[in-house]
Amino acid sequence: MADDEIPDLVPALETGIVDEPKLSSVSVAKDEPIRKIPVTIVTGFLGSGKTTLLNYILTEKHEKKIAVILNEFGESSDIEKSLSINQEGTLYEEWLELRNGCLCCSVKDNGVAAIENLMEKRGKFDYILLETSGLADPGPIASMFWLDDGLGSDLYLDGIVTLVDAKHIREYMKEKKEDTLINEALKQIAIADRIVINKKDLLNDTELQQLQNDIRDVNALADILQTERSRIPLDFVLDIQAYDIHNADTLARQTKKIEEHSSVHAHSVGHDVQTICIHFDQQLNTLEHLESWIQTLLWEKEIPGEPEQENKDDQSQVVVLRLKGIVLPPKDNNDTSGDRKRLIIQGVQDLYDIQEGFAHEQTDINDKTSKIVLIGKNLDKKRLDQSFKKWVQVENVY
Ligand SMILES: Nc1nc2c(ncn2[C@@H]2O[C@H](COP(=O)(O)OP(=O)(O)OP(=O)(O)O)[C@@H](O)[C@H]2O)c(=O)[nH]1
Repeated sequence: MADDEIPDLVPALETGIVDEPKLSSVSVAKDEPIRKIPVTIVTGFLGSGKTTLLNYILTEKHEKKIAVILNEFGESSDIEKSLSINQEGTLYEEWLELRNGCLCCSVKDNGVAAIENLMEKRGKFDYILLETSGLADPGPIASMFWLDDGLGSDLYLDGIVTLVDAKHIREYMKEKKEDTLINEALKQIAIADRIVINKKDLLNDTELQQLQNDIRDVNALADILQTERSRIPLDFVLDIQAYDIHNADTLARQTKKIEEHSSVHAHSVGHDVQTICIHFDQQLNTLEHLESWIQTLLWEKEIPGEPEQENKDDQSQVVVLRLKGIVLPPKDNNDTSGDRKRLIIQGVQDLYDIQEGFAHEQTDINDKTSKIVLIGKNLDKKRLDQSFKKWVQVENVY
């Protein structure tokens, strides 16, 4: 579809209801809610078991229609990508036509449009799993789908699943590279919402537990599963809802996990990529200070309010790969929506979003602690606490 043929569906999608569909080939009944398709990004360093996982999902019998996009570089034309679809247990294959061989690079131009075009032809999928190449940084592709959702796409980013090879991941994590501040293996772990420690048959129980602790030091938010031959329950990769901005419950549960972890295992493992959590109990005076603190951290790559260092070298640069937060909103005297209202912060690389969300049944609404979780490099908890206290003007940051 040429750009000038793309219909203006944005206002309709914002409300989730199509009043008057403007695209003749999309038949959406009046008042039928638009069903958006979750995209899970499956990443993992070379040989971690991504293909084994995706083949397993493709051949399992289940009721959903799952499309799997494999990022293979084979003999076939580089401008086509194989897309395998498991529809209620039957497997068929399609081709995605891309201008650029690698889906990770071409998503920005036409990857999303190619998937949407295919769905017009083949009917909608229930889920899309998208494999990135073993050496890829999943950040840009995740940002792309996240951004695209905001622009009214049919697709939305559901979450990122990272597989690691139990036997080799430790050496990949330690690898120093000249051209990048954080190596890809660490980036893939840091940005993950779910982590699969695969090939568990190659380690003993103690080694596995140690590895899991080391991985948790990098990313204390993600759910972790140990597997053999990538055999995971399907719901570990589908319906993750990691970027669901209105769901305060998942975040509340995840931040609890961080506290549990740091109490038993708080040391860092020699690569400076880790998770830290800033807590405070006071209600914000204004949102502006919080926003400018986040922006300075993400965009200027420095700790807000600290004097600029002379001869600052790249190695000391602050890098945030993932940001999540659950914060009590500033007091609004006209607001009658009660105790369940929270501000939910989501960020990936230099994109972030703050929106109002609600805590549902599972969340303890008496817990008034606000939490901001940062995953990245050179995040000094003490300095960040100090900076936050001064800049955002809250007392008792811990
Ligand atoms: N021992 C052992 N081997 C496994 C396991 N899972 C997968 N393998 C093997 O590991 C190798 C790599 O698995 P793949 O699924 O191709 O890994 P990948 O992540 O797709 O690899 P790349 O395409 O190179 O990025 C294959 O030979 C698999 O048979 C496991 O749990 N244990």
